[in-house]
Amino acid sequence: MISLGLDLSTQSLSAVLIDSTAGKIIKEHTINFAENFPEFETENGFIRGNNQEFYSYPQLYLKAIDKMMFALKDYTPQIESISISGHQHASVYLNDKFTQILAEIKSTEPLSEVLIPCFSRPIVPIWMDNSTSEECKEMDRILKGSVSELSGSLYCERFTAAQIRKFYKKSPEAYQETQTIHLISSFCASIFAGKNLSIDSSDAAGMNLMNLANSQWDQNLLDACAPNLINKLPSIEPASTAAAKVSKYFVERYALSADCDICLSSGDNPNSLIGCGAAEPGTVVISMGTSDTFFGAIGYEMIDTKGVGHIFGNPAGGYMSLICFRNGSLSREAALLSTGLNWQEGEELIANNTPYPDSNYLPFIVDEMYPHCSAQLSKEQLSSFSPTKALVGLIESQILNLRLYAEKHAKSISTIRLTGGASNNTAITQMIADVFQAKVERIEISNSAALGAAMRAANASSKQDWKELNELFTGAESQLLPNTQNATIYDDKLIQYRELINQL
Ligand SMILES: Nc1ncnc2c1ncn2[C@@H]1O[C@H](COP(=O)(O)OP(=O)(O)O)[C@@H](O)[C@H]1O
Ligand SMILES: O=C(CO)[C@@H](O)[C@H](O)COP(=O)(O)O
Repeated sequence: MISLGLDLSTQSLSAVLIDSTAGKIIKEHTINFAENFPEFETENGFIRGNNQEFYSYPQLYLKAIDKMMFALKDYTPQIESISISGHQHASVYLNDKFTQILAEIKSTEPLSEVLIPCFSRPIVPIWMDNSTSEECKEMDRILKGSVSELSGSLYCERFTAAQIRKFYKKSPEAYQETQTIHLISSFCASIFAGKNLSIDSSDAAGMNLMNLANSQWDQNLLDACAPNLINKLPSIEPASTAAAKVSKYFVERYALSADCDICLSSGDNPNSLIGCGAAEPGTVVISMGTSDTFFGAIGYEMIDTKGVGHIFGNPAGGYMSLICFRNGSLSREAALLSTGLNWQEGEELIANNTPYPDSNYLPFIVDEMYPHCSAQLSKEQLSSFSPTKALVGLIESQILNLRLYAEKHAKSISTIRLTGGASNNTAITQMIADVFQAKVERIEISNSAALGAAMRAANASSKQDWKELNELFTGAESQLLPNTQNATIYDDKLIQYRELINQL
């Protein structure tokens, strides 16, 4: 079976096309938003608004999908199933024109223009948004602190409930006019199907609106958020659902087969769990994309996450736990920029200076969630550091921070799967192995979210089982072992780093 996984992430849209019968990755393609669509004037795919607001545009995503499908035209007639991965928590707000326009659209017209009248909110608030602390406090007061038992996470600024409540408070008329609120993942799947599709339960868990125990909307959580919300949200279904055939528009415009299945979409982290071959408890994943995340499958027992992290659904069944760090690749890029090096030279500098010979520092250029604190380091300060202090010091401090919080989640970490853009850097990969004193494995490609989406499409459409898909696609392509001579150095560094955190 030929399946397509698309990953709409913070900075880009990526495609991974797999042949799950032959066990081959046929094609990979990435479209970077800032480079390809300068007309939206984004910084790395997003816009920085006032007071910690971060957002993007639905039209940008639609343009990227159009460009991607034309880029894949040599392959489209063979594609039998499609699933999409979206950066988690981001929401799209649609009025009552959406379904009709989608059903009537002509294949000569670009979606990004025809759908403009459908958006009741012209922006998509994204996971980087940190502007909704007030809304989180309000909802928490209403629910008297029971949100994490119900939804699997404490109220979080970036989660969809806080974003919806803010929209309802600031723009009540536009909220009332909104007929459907999608996640970015379910919005994209609906576009391919030509009609509204459900939200999958693994991604819905990142909204603070779903009851984790029964995977359905929870009326108490909805009531705490905004009025009449139940009528605006699509239903929730399991991730493994082949939900519809592709729309006529996609058949005519991009030559997809009319028989191609559109499978429910999910979030980038649940998809990455699948794409990294970590759907069974045991192996943990570190993803170094725009955000850094640490996650792993936790079976079927919901663990009380009070104050520690989040529980999302595992698309292969059961749950996954996750912690997310706001200072990820963009902070590493800022450090690299201050040195004047490129990544190849930077990699050499890291390899030659691991362990970093000096004291670590708090590596937070933007406000951080773990620990919950404001930015501790400016780009000007970074520029005054030596290249080694700026780049190696920052990345090593980030990894110590990861270990500090990861150890609260996972008792013993012996194998880590590393993914995301920075996993292309072998010196960073080795540093992770040394700091954690664990084996670090990488799979064939660094975009595990798109691969996971393709594997989910194959599973939902043909019922090909996970064990077989894992054997075909998620074997370790490289394994880096920890340098055991660095074990005590990093144990000592962790003690010193914890002191810094305690002083915050
Ligand atoms: N060799 C490298 N070393 C370190 N970081 C890298 C390297 N190559 C790419 N990156 C980082 O990867 C990031 C993009 O990762 P990606 O997983 O595609 O992000 P996202 O999925 O969040 O859009 C870029 O911001 C870039 O800094
Ligand atoms: O907010 C979270 C997870 O809770 C982020 O991990 C987003 O899902 C964005 O992912 P990337 O674009 O960094 O991969």
